[in-house]
Amino acid sequence: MVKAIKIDNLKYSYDERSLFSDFNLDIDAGQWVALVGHNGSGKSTLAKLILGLLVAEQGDIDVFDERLTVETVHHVRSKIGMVFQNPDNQFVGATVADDVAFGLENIQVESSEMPQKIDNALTIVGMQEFKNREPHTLSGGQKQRVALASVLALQPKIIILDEATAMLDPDGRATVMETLQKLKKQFGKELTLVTITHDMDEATLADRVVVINDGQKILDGTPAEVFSQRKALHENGLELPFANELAFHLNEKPNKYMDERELIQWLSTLNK
Ligand SMILES: Nc1ncnc2c1ncn2[C@@H]1O[C@H](COP(=O)(O)OP(=O)(O)OP(=O)(O)O)[C@@H](O)[C@H]1O
Repeated sequence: MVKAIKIDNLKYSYDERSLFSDFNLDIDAGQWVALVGHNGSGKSTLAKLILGLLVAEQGDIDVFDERLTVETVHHVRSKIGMVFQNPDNQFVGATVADDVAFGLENIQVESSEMPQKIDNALTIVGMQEFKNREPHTLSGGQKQRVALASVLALQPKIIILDEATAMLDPDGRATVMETLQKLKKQFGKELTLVTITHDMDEATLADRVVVINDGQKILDGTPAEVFSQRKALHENGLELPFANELAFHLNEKPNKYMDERELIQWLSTLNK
């Protein structure tokens, strides 16, 4: 199995404070991995280490069999697209199309090939009809889909989304997650997705969920495996996805008929 990302024996500290020590993680090509953990657990640091924005004190990071070093960092980075949390910090172009063009210009794509590449990328994320719009006139979810298009145009093998839906309203979140599901279908093994998130409902969409805390891997498995570990998740400050939490409580539901009012009252006591 081809490994998109292989992390061996990683060690990293911020000012004497050890965050990762002997951390290992392999991600198969084409896999969608949700990296979850509460605030400060080390998720964004891990993304920065993979991108070579931070340098590990010890250990190896390989991206599609290429070892990350000072010499290879630019080449390794070209295989990875990043989408960040704040949709407003990601635009450089005056229009949506200019924005997608910017990255293509940076990698010296011929200007004659540009319109087709821009249209393709925007079509994949369902934003083609907005190509002449000014980015600030878009909703949060639309902005994040444009950010995804800008990344996709560069044909990365891996896309890392760091809390890319955290600032969006529920509709925006839903459209971004639908877009990711569509990408997964369309690109299959050609695209590896890493979604860094607090949102457990989003994590259920991934192929695999890796829970980290204090730089340690706490749980690692399919969503069904990880979300059956309610106690371990709670101990690490995390909740179950809503549907799993509800199923857990329904199992424990008082074994009696409830009318609608009683049911609503009982539901409102969950998670308290
Ligand atoms: N530049 C830095 N200097 C010192 N400590 C840092 C720095 N950046 C992050 N940290 C600390 O490292 C730990 C991990 O931070 P990181 O941002 O990787 O966590 P995270 O899981 O992504 O958190 P969040 O979900 O809040 O974004 C935190 O305790 C944080 O305070």
